Amino acid sequence: MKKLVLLRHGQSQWNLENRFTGWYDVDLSEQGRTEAAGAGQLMRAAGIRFDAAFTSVLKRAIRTLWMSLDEMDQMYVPITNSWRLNERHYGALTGLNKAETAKKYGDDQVHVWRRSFSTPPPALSEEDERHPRHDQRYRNLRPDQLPGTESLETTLQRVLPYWESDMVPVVNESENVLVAAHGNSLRALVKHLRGLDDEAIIGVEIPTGDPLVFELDDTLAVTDSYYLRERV
Ligand SMILES: O=C(O)[C@H](O)COP(=O)(O)O
Repeated sequence: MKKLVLLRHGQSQWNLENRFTGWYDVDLSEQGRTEAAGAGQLMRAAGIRFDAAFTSVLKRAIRTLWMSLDEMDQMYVPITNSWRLNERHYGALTGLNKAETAKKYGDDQVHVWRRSFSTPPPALSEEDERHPRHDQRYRNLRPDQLPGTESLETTLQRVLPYWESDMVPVVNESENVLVAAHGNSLRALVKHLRGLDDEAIIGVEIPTGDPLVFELDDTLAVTDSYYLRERV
C-alpha cells in the first residue's frame, strides 16, 4: 500500500498578519517553524520513509519540507520543485489585509474571492511589480503561463497536468511520496484524488502543518485518507 502525504506549509508571517499571500514569497513565522518540525516528528513517529518529495518554488513550503525531513533524518530524499504547486495567485488582493478588505468590499464578496470555485480575485496588470513576469524565478515560463490572478479552477488547470506528467510516474515507482505545498494547490489535488465536485471542494479546508495521508493501491485509487495525527 502506497502513501501520498500532503502537507500544507506551517503558518507564514502573512498568515499571522492575516494578509492575502498567493505567490508572494513570505517565510514561515516562529509558530510555522514549530508546526513544520511537529509535522516531521509525527511522520517520524509513524515510521514513514519517503522515496521522493515535491514542493513549490515558495520558501514557506520549501522550508516546511526541509524542516520536516530534517526531523525524520531523511534530508537525502530527492526533492522536485515546481511553480505548478505554488499557492493560487491572489491577484490584486496580494498583500492586503483580509479583515480590512472584508470591511471595504463586504464579507460576501471576500468569501467569493476566497472560496468560490471559478471566480478569481481582480487581476494584477502586467506592469504591477507583484506580477510574476517581474520575478526571475519564472523567467523560463511562457507569458500565457504567468497568472495575474487565479481561481481554484484555474489553479487546478495548472496543478493537474503536473500531477499526471511528473508526479504520477514518481508515485507509481515509489512506496511513499511527500508533497509540501499550499492550501489551494493541495485542495486542487484533494479534489482530484477524492473525486469531489465543484461544490464539495468549497467546504474543504486544509490546516497548516497537519500531514494528510492518502493510501493508494497499485492503480493509484484511494483506499483510505486521514490526518496522520488521528492515527499516531
Ligand atoms: O494565499 C493565502 O493568503 C493563503 O495561503 C490561503 O488563503 P485562503 O485561505 O484565503 O485561500
